[in-house]
Amino acid sequence: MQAVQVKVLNPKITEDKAFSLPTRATDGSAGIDLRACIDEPLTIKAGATHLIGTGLAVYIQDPNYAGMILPRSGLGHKHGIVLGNLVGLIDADYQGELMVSIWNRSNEDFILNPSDRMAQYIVVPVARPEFEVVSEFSDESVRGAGGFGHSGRQ
Ligand SMILES: O=c1ccn([C@H]2C[C@H](O)[C@@H](COP(=O)(O)OP(=O)(O)OP(=O)(O)O)O2)c(=O)[nH]1
Ligand SMILES: [Mg+2]
Repeated sequence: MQAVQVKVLNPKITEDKAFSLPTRATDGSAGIDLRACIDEPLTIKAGATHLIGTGLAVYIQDPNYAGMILPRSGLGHKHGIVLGNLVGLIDADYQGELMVSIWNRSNEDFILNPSDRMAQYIVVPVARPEFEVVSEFSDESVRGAGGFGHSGRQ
């Protein structure tokens, strides 16, 4: 896969040692952590959602890949800090600032500090098949139109 181009939009990221370009916490980490590019601590009130910039533009370019923004499990499980859009899908042709919709789904206020690692980003392959309109599918699958728990719970 070709390199993903990253543009630093906010010089704070390279000038302020509290910040750094996104990194993987360990060599085996799938995600790179996205830092909150804010100047002051932000109180995210219980139930509130804020769109937070990363100060970065990430250009994938190859349309066979896309980016995804996902919550960090510790923030999500322990503090109720998840994404207002639940999952962020980043198009390969997107060249704007990578933004993170932070939703405080808990019943307690949460303070987001400058450079906090607020979410994580992965790049995934995307199959882009043509879509062929048909009157009947080529075969009848076992599942058919079953969904939403049709196979039961146990
Ligand atoms: O968490 C997110 C989700 C999206 N985006 C940016 C990148 C993405 O490529 C673009 C469009 O996202 P999406 O397709 O989900 O938004 P939309 O509501 O469909 O807007 P559009 O009409 O611009 O596609 O917004 C982010 O920066 N962060
Ligand atoms: Mg869209």
